[in-house]
Amino acid sequence: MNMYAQTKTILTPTYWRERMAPPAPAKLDLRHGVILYLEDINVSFDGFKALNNLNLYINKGELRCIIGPNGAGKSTMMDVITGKTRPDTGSAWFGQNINLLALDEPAIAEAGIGRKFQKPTVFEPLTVEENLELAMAGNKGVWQTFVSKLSGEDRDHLEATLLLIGLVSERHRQAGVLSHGQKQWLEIGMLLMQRPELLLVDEPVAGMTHQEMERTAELLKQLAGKHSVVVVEHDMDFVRSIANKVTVLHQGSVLAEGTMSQVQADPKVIEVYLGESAC
Ligand SMILES: Nc1ncnc2c1ncn2[C@@H]1O[C@H](COP(=O)(O)OP(=O)(O)OP(=O)(O)O)[C@@H](O)[C@H]1O
Repeated sequence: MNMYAQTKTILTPTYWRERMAPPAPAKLDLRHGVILYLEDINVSFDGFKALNNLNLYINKGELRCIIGPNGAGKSTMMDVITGKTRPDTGSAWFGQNINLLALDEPAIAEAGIGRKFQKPTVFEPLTVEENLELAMAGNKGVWQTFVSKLSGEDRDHLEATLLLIGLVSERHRQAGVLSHGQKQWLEIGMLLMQRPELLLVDEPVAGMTHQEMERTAELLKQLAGKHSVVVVEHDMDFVRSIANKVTVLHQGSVLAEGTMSQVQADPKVIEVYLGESAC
C-alpha cells in the first residue's frame, strides 16, 4: 500500500474502532470442573491482615456457604473476586483461563461473575418486569433498552426468570411496593438476566420472615447446578438448610471445610464460635 492509501486508511473511524475496541471476553474454560481458584491471597489494610494466605476452590455448579465470625474476611474475599479489592499477593482465576487480577470490576462482571449485596438495589419506580429488562441490557444503556424490543430468546429468559423468582403475578407492580423478600428475589432475578456463571450472594436472608427464608433457600438450591453459587451468611439454620459444603473463615484464612455437621463438630470451629450461640 502506498503512503497516501495508508494515511487514508488510518484516518477512517473503522480503522480505529477495530484497534481500540476492548478484546472480546475469553470463553470460560471449565474443563477441570473448577470455576474459581483463589490461591495464597493476602490483603492488608494499614498493616492489618484481612486475608491471610487464603485458598478457596469452588466447583462448577456448586452451592457453597461461607461462614465465619465478624471480621473473618468474608466481605474482603468477595471484594477480591469481583475486583473491588486487589490482593497484595496471590492468584485468582475464573475457570482455567480467566485471570481475575488482570481485569477491572466491569470486565469481571462481563466475564460472568454477578454479586448481590445485602441491601436490595432495585429501581423502585419501575415495575418488576422493567427492572428485569433493564438488567438484561447490560451495557446497552437505559434508553436503548426501552426503545428496542427484546428478542424471542431474551423474552423467554425473562419469563423463566420471573417464574424462578416467584414474581409472575407481581410483574406489573412497581418494585418499590414489594416486600423486602420480594425485592431480594427481584435483585437475584436481575443478576440472572445477565446469565452469570458464578453468583456471589451476601447475607441473602437478613431481615426476612421465616417464610421468605424458606422461599430463598428453595431459590438458591434451584440455581445451583446451572450456576455456581457462593453465599455468605450468618444465619446458621439457613446455612444448614441449603449447603452441602461449608467453608469457615477465621482471621483471613480457611479454618475448616466440610458438611455443616462436620464443621460444627470441629473443635477449632467450636473454639472460634465459643460464646456465640449461632453455631
Ligand atoms: N477498607 C478497609 N480498611 C481497613 N480495614 C478494613 C477494610 N475493610 C475491611 N477491613 C478490616 O478487615 C477485616 C475483615 O473485614 P471483612 O469485612 O472482610 O470481614 P467479614 O468477615 O465480612 O465481617 P462481617 O461478618 O462483620 O461482615 C475486619 O477487621 C475489617 O475491620
